[in-house]
Amino acid sequence: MSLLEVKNITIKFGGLTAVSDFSLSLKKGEIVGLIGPNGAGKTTAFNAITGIYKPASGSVSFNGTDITGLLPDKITKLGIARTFQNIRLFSNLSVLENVLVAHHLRLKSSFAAAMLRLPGYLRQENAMRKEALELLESVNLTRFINEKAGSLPYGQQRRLEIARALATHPQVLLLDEPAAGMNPRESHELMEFIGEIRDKFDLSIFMIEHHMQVVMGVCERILVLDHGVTIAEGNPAEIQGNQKVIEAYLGVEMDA
Ligand SMILES: Nc1ncnc2c1ncn2[C@@H]1O[C@H](COP(=O)(O)OP(=O)(O)OP(=O)(O)O)[C@@H](O)[C@H]1O
Repeated sequence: MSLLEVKNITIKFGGLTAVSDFSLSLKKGEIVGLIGPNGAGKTTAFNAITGIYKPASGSVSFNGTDITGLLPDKITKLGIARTFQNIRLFSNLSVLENVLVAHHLRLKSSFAAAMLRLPGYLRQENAMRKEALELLESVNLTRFINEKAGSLPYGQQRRLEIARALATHPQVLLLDEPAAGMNPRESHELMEFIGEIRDKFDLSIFMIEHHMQVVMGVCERILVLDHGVTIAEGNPAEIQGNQKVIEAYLGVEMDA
């Protein structure tokens, strides 16, 4: 059974149909890629899955439950986490604090209990700190925990953003262009990292990526959007040899 099932969603902005009749079936443990030229509708599809936009038609279900149109924080709590195209870290907070912020999403204490620092709240806070430290260790960021997030090398900032998403305990992780701006060494490390976290955290991953080496290297299946329409779906070899895909990318640098 698929974990995340997107059925025929269409998203419109006024007269523009940004995504038309988009479907996806993501199974447990799969890594699926979403590619397409600039403006094809990839981020819009992500935004509909994560509750930022409500589709004009179609549905999104997760673990068999209809989640279409739920608010983003509700969707995150159910188990779908994401990263963004532009890194969204609190650059003046430390690496550890950035992860703790995400953990606080799951704190059950009231505001009053937090203000009064009641024992129940302190217990939860200590447990979260321990968990955050373990998470940072498992993604190899321990040596940076006290550094300001904004001072990390670019590749490590991306890794931290992913760690922060993992702190919400997702079953599905959506990555929006994780290799953007990375140098060749960083993108190679990212490829290994994505496979590692899938195994370590028992994840299913759906990722948008322009960097073809990364997409072809880590994704088992790839969907291709062009002008909001899915023009192809297949394994990396099938996508690379697909005539419609080659035409959609004509004049576009595929190996960004
Ligand atoms: N909030 C919005 N309001 C109006 N139009 C939008 C909005 N968001 C996206 N669009 C339009 O929808 C289309 C799809 O945009 P989207 O950002 O989803 O493409 P993309 O495939 O993610 O592109 P890129 O690879 O450049 O990030 C584009 O024509 C874009 O201008």
